[in-house]
Amino acid sequence: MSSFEVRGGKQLKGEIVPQGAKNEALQILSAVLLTAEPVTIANIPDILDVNLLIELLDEIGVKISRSNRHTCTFQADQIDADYLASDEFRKKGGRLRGSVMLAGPMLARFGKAYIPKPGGDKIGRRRLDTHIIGFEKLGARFEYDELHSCFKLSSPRLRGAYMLLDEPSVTGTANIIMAAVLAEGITTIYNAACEPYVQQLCQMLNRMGARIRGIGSNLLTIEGVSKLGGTTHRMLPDMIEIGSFIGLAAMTQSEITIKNAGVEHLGVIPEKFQQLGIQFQIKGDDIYIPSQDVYEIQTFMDGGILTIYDHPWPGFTPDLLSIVLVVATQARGSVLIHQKMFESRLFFTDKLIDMGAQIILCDPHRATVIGLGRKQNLRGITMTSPDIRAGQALLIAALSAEGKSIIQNIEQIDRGYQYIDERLRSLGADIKRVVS
Ligand SMILES: CC(=O)N[C@H]1[C@@H](OP(=O)(O)OP(=O)(O)OC[C@H]2O[C@@H](n3ccc(=O)[nH]c3=O)[C@H](O)[C@@H]2O)O[C@H](CO)[C@@H](O)[C@@H]1O
Ligand SMILES: C=C(OP(=O)(O)O)C(=O)O
Repeated sequence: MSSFEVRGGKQLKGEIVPQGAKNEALQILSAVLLTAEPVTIANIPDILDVNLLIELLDEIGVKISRSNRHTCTFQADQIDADYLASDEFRKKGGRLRGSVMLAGPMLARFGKAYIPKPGGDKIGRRRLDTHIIGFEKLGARFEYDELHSCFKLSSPRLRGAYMLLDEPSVTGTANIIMAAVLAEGITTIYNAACEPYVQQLCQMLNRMGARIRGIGSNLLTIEGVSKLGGTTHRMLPDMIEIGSFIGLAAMTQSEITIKNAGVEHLGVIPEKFQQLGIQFQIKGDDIYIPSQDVYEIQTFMDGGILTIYDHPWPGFTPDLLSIVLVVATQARGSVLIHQKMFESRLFFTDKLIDMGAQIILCDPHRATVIGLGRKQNLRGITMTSPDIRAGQALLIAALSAEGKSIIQNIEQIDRGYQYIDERLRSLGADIKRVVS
């Protein structure tokens, strides 16, 4: 298990370019299975989860030519659909959440699919009901193989249907869309997730010949077609990385410019950091964050304590709440962080408390942060990264803290943040990767 050794308390300075979006990449890469023609994808993040999905595509038989670390052409013209029933797929696919999205395209094109117990962050219950019920509505049969903890799906021909999702699951919506584009007739998905990731997927599918309407809304209408063709696609900048860098700049009193941030796709993310009192300027498509000694958390209009909570898009993404929480520890003022979707994502606050932060963990979903307002620094400690975003939040805490911190289990951070140590060093951070 590798670790980061961080000597904190240094101001950082410079420019940073966000990577391509991890959660978009997992959808887009799955979609290459929908056509036998070449699909070229640019701005692919070079991170563990994405590389693992590319490996899986390779093992399913997709031809992959990589012109550089971030651009690949995929051609799914000779697929081994039975690979998904193998132990190897179950083992590898079970290491990342994104592998569930191979099911929609496989079902649509080859009439069968297998979903192993998915991996990804252990941040609470993460059920797959929305995916499975959606496939069933399209006419697929499913059985659960208890021995291998695996869903088996089959359907000789999918047929369009109306469905009202029980929740706007992000990967669930993507999976159903990918199945419906090749189904016979019209599919209507109400209460669909509408994250930029899903919008990007729909736009790419339409360029491949799909007929999807309502993109960006929670009501999608998909007219099935018999075949899709090749295309090119470029991934958006990763909005979770962008939020993480805004938080990093504020916590470490650093002057940082986030280049090419895809500002029009960030939804309420910039406003949430502004509510913490962080100042920044949008310059073209860049975000300039000046060095700030103090930032003061706003109150609600009636003077009440601010609450920041997650909500399906266009609400605030749950993936940035850990970052918001850590940034609040050095703000002036108080905030209630309410993580509604996941029940195990706030437990990392005990590490921040050990570092000297003032936090009351009210219950698994809510934490009150009483900002230190820089009256005292956090102290460096040894800690373990429990999940991808808490790991990044702890890294930000360590970079702002006095003394040395060791962050263990950094594979969690590497799942989603590309060359993060190298990129932070180029901003002046004192961070070392210790491989063991
Ligand atoms: C690979 C990928 O893209 N992962 C993202 C995706 O995961 P994923 O697609 O797995 O997450 P889902 O959208 O299915 O739901 C996440 C959790 O929130 C709950 N839920 C969801 C919607 C809702 O209205 N109410 C509710 O409580 C679900 O029951 C589930 O426990 O979306 C999550 C929610 O944005 C993000 O944290 C993950 O980073
Ligand atoms: C929870 C996340 O990822 P995954 O769904 O892949 O576990 C995340 O990206 O914050």
